[in-house]
Amino acid sequence: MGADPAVKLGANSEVGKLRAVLLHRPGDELKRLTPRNNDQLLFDGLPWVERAQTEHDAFAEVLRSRGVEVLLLADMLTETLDVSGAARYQGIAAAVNSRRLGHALANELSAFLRRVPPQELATILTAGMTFDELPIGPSEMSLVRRMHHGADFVIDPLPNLLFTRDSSFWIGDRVAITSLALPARVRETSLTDLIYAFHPRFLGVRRAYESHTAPVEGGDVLLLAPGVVAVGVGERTTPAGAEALARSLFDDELAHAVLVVPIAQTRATMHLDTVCTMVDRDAVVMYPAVQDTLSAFTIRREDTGVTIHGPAPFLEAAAAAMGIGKLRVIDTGLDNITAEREQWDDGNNTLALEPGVVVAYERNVETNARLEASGIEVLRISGSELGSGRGGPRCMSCPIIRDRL
Ligand SMILES: NC(=O)NCCC[C@H](N)C(=O)O
Repeated sequence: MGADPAVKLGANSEVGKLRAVLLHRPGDELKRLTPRNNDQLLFDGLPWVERAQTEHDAFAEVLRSRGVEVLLLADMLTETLDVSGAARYQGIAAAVNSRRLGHALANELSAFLRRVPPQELATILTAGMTFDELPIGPSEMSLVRRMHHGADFVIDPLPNLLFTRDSSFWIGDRVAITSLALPARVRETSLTDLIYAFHPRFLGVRRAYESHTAPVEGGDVLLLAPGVVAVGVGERTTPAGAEALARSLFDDELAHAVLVVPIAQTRATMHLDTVCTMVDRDAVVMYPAVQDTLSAFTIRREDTGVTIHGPAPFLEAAAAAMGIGKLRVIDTGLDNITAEREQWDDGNNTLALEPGVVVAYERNVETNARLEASGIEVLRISGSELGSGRGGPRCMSCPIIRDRL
């Protein structure tokens, strides 16, 4: 894994030239989804896994073809577990729930997992394990084992690892391990934490938002400009999370202005990046239904202390904080029904590779056409299966290195 030491890890914008990114190729964890558990596991259907992998490979290839180094989470996790006994110990401890399993089975499972080779352990930590898959051992006669159905999970799968955006994000030269809101996703950060703590690629990297005091998810965090961050507050990130993040970014001098943006607490708008992403230094693509109603509180770090202003219209507050005359909205000009359909299919969830160049799902024909009419280059990928988890190119990527603006 040859890192160029001259290239600085981190990012200070949404659009600086992308050099390295963390993706997760969908794996066996998606094969755990059934019609009984998909709602709880935050998928709207059951993806055809092989096709999702093909679509994801094509996504990764588009990035590579534009000079982006693609790091895959499963490889990074395997390498981490290989080099560090402490990482193995911590990963296992986070996955084995003695409250659910009882001490005897939990101890037996932990002992088993400590003997499993790194790659297999990485698969178990991501795809989970069922009672049927437990090795033969003394617990076979235990009440816990006998009373569970063989298909019940001993370790829950993490199908939403696909959305690497949410479990960590970089700001300045630091990485923030987030604090995920919903039970189906909480354990994801135990894996990103391990990778950033123990993988040789990230030795010495400092952390942002270390307290993890309240829920903050990466899909809610937009780096509008150097020192200016927008944080969505809705179904996932809470007001307390936004406030704690703002204070922490100020203390670490990673930001001087944080815009806190209320968004509807619905599945369709679970994160700020489902309704708005940046496509150029001074331009966003935005769901038309919220264009005129989105507002923001602006928290500023001043010499005299922290001040809170607003709420004010989001676009005005953002332009003021960014120090530009106007934040352009690419006018998708869509009728309500098309706009709603394309928002649901992540039409507004683009990943910028550099100013004016984005990756987008091909199915959002109208939104993409309007982006191109406004001079944005759109690299289309297919997302028929990937999209069933409700996330687009931005959700499925965690930029690790962007050229600084
Ligand atoms: N940033 C994003 O909007 N990520 C998409 C997350 C989708 C996932 N199924 C979830 O509900 O958390």
